[in-house]
Formats: sequence, C-alpha cells, structure tokens
Amino acid sequence: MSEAIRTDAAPAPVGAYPHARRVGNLLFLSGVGPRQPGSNAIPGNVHDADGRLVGYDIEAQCRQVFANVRAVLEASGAAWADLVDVTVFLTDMQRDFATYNRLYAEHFAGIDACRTTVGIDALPTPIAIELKCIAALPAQPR
Ligand SMILES: O=C(O)C/C=C/C(=O)C(=O)O
Repeated sequence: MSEAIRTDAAPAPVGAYPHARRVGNLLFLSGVGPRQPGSNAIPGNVHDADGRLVGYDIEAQCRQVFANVRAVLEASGAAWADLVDVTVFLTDMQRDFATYNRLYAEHFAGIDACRTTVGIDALPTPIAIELKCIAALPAQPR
C-alpha cells in the first residue's frame, strides 16, 4: 500500500510534493518548516520597513515546526510517538543549536527517535529550521 497525504493543517508545500507518503507501515514526511498553516507567516520573524528580514526568534520557529510535524502526522493517521527518525536542518547552527536542542528535548522526551542535525546555508523559504521525519505506524490499524 502506498498513499500520498496532503493536509490544510500544515503549511502548503512550496513545490510538487505531498506532505507525506505512507508505504506499508512506514510514513515518510516531506521537509516541513515553521510557516503557519494557511498564512505562510513565520513566527518570530522580524522585518525592517522595506520587508527585509532583520531577525528571528528560533524558539517560536521551533514550536511552530513541531506543531506542523504533529499536524502532518495526525492527518496521516500517525502520532508523535510513532516518529523513528528525524533530520533537522538549521541555517545558523552556532546561534540556534542550544535553544533548538533544549526545545527538542522537551518535545521528544521518551520518544527515542534517531536524530541528525545538519547546518545548511539556506532553505527555500526564509526560515531557520526544517524537519524531515520518518514514522513507523503500529501494525494494527488505529
Ligand atoms: O516549508 C518550507 O517553508 C520550506 C521547505 C521546502 C522544502 O523542503 C522543499 O522545497 O523541498
């Protein structure tokens, strides 16, 4: 069984891809950032009068990206506890790792998902964090 999942509860993809794809009991999530579903606003981003990004709040972005991952999981019939592998992309590792790592620990306590954190130059939208997740659903349907 293979099924693509799309939902209005998470920010719209910025290209030709679904929010997730389920293959058997494995659920592969596309990369998701902290844009707000329905508006594309990015929590904590600060712009100058000309609209240029002059600062951002990594804590607000972390909380929203975790909420967006949860929304995709729930739209797919999965739960936060089903996460087994998480890849995290940060555009400013030096500035943001400690805050992100603290919030990650709060959200993933008891989950024991594997994790990899990668520093990168940029993401397709002006965000500071993106998550790429894999979940394993229980064998029995919920
Ligand atoms: O969700 C975003 O804001 C940006 C993420 C984009 C991608 O992961 C992609 O285009 O592949």
